[in-house]
Amino acid sequence: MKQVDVAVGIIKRESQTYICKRPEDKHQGGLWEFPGGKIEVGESVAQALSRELHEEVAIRVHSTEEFMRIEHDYGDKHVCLHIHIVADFSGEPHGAEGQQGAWVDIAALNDYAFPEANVAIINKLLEQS
Ligand SMILES: Nc1nc2c([nH]c(=O)n2[C@@H]2O[C@H](COP(=O)(O)OP(=O)(O)OP(=O)(O)O)[C@@H](O)[C@H]2O)c(=O)[nH]1
Ligand SMILES: [Mg+2]
Repeated sequence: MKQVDVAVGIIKRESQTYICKRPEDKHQGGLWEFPGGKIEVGESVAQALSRELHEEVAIRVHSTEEFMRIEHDYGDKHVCLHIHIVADFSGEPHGAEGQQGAWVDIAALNDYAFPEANVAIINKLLEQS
């Protein structure tokens, strides 16, 4: 089975976070996500996150804070999500690959449909807010 390590960023400003909609043709397509992507060979989580957030939402990440790690088996794919909080960045996030994106209240995250692995992330964010 395919196994991937993924760097995921919770882009945070006050009580909000910036989320994107996954393209329909991708794994878990049509669902909302926290921006990020696969860690390439030789990259650290922080390096992969900076690269992915620049490609996907066009921000410059200055520093990040480890939040949690989640292993999840989707049946067709096993993912290990390395999730960091990104509160220190410059630029205004937008869907740089043409995808839909939005600043949403952390308290309202359960109103959006996310991949199954994200349940634990959202629960932890809600506990802390
Ligand atoms: N970015 C991101 N990926 C997630 C989240 N939750 C989750 O299960 N994933 C899974 O993590 C895997 C890799 O993420 P990705 O598709 O963003 O990878 P990528 O940007 O490198 O895409 P690419 O393969 O088109 O280059 C996907 O299988 C996706 O379903 C999430 O909140 N954000
Ligand atoms: Mg991605």
